[in-house]
Amino acid sequence: MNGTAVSVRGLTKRYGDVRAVDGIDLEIGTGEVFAILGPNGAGKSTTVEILEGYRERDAGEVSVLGTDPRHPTRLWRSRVGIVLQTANDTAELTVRETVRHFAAMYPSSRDPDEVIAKVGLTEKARTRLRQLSGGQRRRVDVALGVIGDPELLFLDEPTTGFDPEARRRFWELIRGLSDDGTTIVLTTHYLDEAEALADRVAVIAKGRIVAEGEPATLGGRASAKAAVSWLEDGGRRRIETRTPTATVLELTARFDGEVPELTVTRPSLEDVYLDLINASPDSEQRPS
Ligand SMILES: Nc1ncnc2c1ncn2[C@@H]1O[C@H](COP(=O)(O)OP(=O)(O)OP(=O)(O)O)[C@@H](O)[C@H]1O
Repeated sequence: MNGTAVSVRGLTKRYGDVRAVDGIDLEIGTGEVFAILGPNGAGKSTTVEILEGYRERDAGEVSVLGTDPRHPTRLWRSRVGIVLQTANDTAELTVRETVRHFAAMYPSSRDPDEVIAKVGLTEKARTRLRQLSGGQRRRVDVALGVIGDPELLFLDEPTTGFDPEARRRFWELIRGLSDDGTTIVLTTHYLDEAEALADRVAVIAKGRIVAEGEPATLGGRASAKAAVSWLEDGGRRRIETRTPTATVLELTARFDGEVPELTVTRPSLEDVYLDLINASPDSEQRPS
């Protein structure tokens, strides 16, 4: 890590007797893409809103770009980008007018037309927001989140409603921002999105972090049993093993070459995620 963008110690937030965030510790490095995963009601939005300075916490220490978000300054706000849900107050403005309007609020913004191109809306630049589809509106939200050229970008469910091509294009945009050194904190329900984008992920369940690490190794994924499957005597055969290479070598010898329809798979991020989430005894928030 080249320094720390976000540091959280013992973060706690209750709503009445619900412990929405129950002692979370986080360290996000400058330039990292960090994904927060978790089921509905896990405490993701509450955590992120505290980091953004939009929600009070009950306890814990929080530093975001060296500032406690409890006391945000104008300068700090300009360094932090947030992709909010679409506001309706600019529905009568065009895409370009909206992006330019927001650009003017920042001390050093990105070029509006460049940002519009990056989110794939050049052809819609002259269209009024109210005439856009849901996915196109969401792309405007993303444009507004990055227009201020933030050092740290919060993305809450950024690609909900995107078609597959728009998602891929969005991923490219995020990778480009990351390559430029932007730190990105992403909450998502799409495991493939976390896998495609995140350097590290944290899985939150019932207000606590239940696992944290690189997507490829989360929850012992890389060393978990592999499933080896192939076709033999007209049927599909499948075994689970910790030594798939040895199994493949045996099969190769037995078939004297190509093994019919051979596949070797480890648990997907989704498999590991569901195991982690289901390890909790119930899926609802427990009262304190
Ligand atoms: N303003 C509020 N008042 C009371 N309870 C709240 C409030 N906001 C959130 N909660 C509760 O806190 C818990 C965590 O909610 P939060 O919105 O942080 O979850 P989340 O992980 O973002 O969920 P989702 O994936 O559904 O967006 C939930 O039990 C929710 O009902």
